[in-house]
Amino acid sequence: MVFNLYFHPLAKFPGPILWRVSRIPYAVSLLRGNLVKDQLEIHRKYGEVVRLAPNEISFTKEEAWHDIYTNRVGHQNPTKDPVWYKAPDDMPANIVTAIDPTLHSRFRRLLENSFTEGALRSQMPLVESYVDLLINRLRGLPMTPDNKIPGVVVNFVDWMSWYTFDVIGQLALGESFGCLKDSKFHPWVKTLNNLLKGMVYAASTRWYPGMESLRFKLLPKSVMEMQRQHSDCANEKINRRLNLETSKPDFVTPFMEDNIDFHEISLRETQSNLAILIVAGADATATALSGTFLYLVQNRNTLDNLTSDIRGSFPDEKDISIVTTSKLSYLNSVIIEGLRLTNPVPGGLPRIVPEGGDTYAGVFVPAQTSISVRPYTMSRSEKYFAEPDAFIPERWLPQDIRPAKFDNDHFGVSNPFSVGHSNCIGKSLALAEMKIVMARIIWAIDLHEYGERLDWTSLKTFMIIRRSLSKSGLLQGKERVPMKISI
Ligand code: HEM
Repeated sequence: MVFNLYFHPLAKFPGPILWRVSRIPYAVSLLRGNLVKDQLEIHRKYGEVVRLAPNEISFTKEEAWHDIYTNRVGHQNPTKDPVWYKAPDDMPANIVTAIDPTLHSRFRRLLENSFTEGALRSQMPLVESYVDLLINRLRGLPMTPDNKIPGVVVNFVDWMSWYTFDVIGQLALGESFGCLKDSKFHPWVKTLNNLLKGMVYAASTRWYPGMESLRFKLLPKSVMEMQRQHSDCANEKINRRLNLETSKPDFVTPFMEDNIDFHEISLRETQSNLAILIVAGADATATALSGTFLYLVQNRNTLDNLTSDIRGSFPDEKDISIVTTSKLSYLNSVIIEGLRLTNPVPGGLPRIVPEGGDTYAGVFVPAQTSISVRPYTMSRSEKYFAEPDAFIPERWLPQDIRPAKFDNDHFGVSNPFSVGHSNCIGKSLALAEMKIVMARIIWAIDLHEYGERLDWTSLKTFMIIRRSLSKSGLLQGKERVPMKISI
């Protein structure tokens, strides 16, 4: 402890004493789901570069995005922190968990074929078909008795998850999970939520040598069995898709074009990479959609403006498509503002400083230190955004129509898809999925907040945000379907 406080190479960095001497306060905060809020408080108190654990430095300086995550001439890139990036034990590495840069580029180069503009164009009809299904299912729901407005009560977050999991399931595995059709979660999707939480527990044991193997010994057999069934189910679906001799417009066709007979990436690596696309893609998009809808119903004027813009732009529902919604600048601003406040990956993307140490945002950091920027803290900082906690899409409008008070906002600080060589490969797809589903829902359905008001910032955050969302409401009107939401 004395060493960590006074003689450690990071001793000069400020931070709370207990966090500087031991990893325990950090781990406890993480396991309680409070880490992003604690990071925010610590940065507010100790400044823009703080020590959050004996070997971890946290940045909220804008330049740190560039310095940590992009290629810099004359610098070695920091690598992903192995505490956080580790494939489940029965799986080989994939694009997300690969720490070795050569392996990562090999996966990324092949997967990029599935996310080109052309690939996205060919995937659009499939995405749109699930939006049709979603709207039809919502419209067909039986009315729930209600004292004030007739309508239907639904859990809106479930519906957003069913939509994104069905879409990504179809694209990555060749078949949807049937969530929208059956109005319920497929067991695979349910298990995934438990596994994600399990990954946080697993990460927290890696800070202590010996703890990880102890964890395996202590883990109930039922949990191990659940993990095995989860991988088996994904692999079975992937194998079925790989055996189909079709050129379906999904992720698999372009990916396999350069990987005939698995000469670039083995079958097991292919399975691992396709399965991670579901984990990486579906939950994040559902979180961003749920959060943005929540802010919309809690900001009536914004929702009304967006509704008249969408309904005014499309007299006929059939004209709403991924291509036509890409031109709606107000919808675009709503989505970017939603992502700023409900960023599904809010806690940071840890990297390890290479041999010899390096300078990030003007600060020298010794080798082997874990470093990150903190998206949640930065997005809610008055230094970077006027009224940082308020949902105001107008701040993202072009300068000539943007209210002057947002002229000094630092727009480059909000990077929900990260930046650089490991940024989100599915960014364009995620934005397309969000635009089309939001436009179609808002065109067809009147949305209202329902039940007790929920504060998004009160949700627990593990690696991802935990949306333990209670009942929500959908109320059916005469021509349109008014929706009440309680998340
Ligand atoms: C709103 C939705 C989404 C958000 C906010 C988001 C955010 C992110 C972020 C922050 C990263 C960087 C992770 C890191 O460095 O550890 C990332 C990486 C990644 N995302 Fe997304 N994502 C979204 C949707 C998607 C979708 C739809 C897909 C694909 C189906 C996807 C696939 C990936 C993959 C494969 C990576 C790893 C890229 C690499 O390491 O080269 N994401 N995403």
